[in-house]
Amino acid sequence: MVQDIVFVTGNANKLKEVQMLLSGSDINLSNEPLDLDELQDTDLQKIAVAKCQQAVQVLGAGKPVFVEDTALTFQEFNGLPGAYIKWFLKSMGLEKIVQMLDNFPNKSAQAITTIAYADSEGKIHVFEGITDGKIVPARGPTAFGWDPIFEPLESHGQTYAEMTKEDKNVISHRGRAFAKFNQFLSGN
Ligand SMILES: O=P(O)(O)OP(=O)(O)OP(=O)(O)OC[C@H]1O[C@@H](n2cnc3c(O)ncnc32)[C@H](O)[C@@H]1O
Ligand SMILES: [Mg+2]
Repeated sequence: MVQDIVFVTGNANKLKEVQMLLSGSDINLSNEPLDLDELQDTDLQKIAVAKCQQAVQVLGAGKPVFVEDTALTFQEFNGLPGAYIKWFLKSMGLEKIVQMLDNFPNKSAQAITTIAYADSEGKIHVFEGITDGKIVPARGPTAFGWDPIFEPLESHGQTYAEMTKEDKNVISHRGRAFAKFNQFLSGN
């Protein structure tokens, strides 16, 4: 059965990837481009759940809706910038983010997408996808966020920005989170 589900995001690049990731499923996806408040926290699930609760409040209860929050965590910094990567990116740019790690040999990072989905009864379900990689000097087009400085371990030396969207989706944090979400929805 086809399910109508709303994805609340103001990020067009995200939306494009999510549309691709859900294209084979029985979901009739629509987008509400609201810029929701984001809780200041290092707990990624808490952030996603609060964002989802806010989306339900704005759109009204009873409509299945989901949000996702994406973080970039540096192992050397015990998880930071994490969800704050958005503001680092806006204020400093990619080059300085890479330079933050100049004095540290440990460049390990994780890209993490946390989806929070409110079903028609208002129950919230959370799904997470993680991709391990490292931070490198920018390579590839700067079309989407920090894609040029994240090199996943499984990519044979390419940054996300150097990969096609199709290839990125196979190994990405977002791809993994949405694979779980898809499986959940198809079982419902
Ligand atoms: O409306 P929402 O969905 O919250 O969209 P947003 O742009 O605010 O997104 P986040 O709060 O999840 O912040 C994540 C930051 O990381 C960036 N980002 C998210 N996913 C990414 C990906 O797969 N590759 C590179 N950058 C990404 C994004 O542009 C933001 O700067
Ligand atoms: Mg946001």
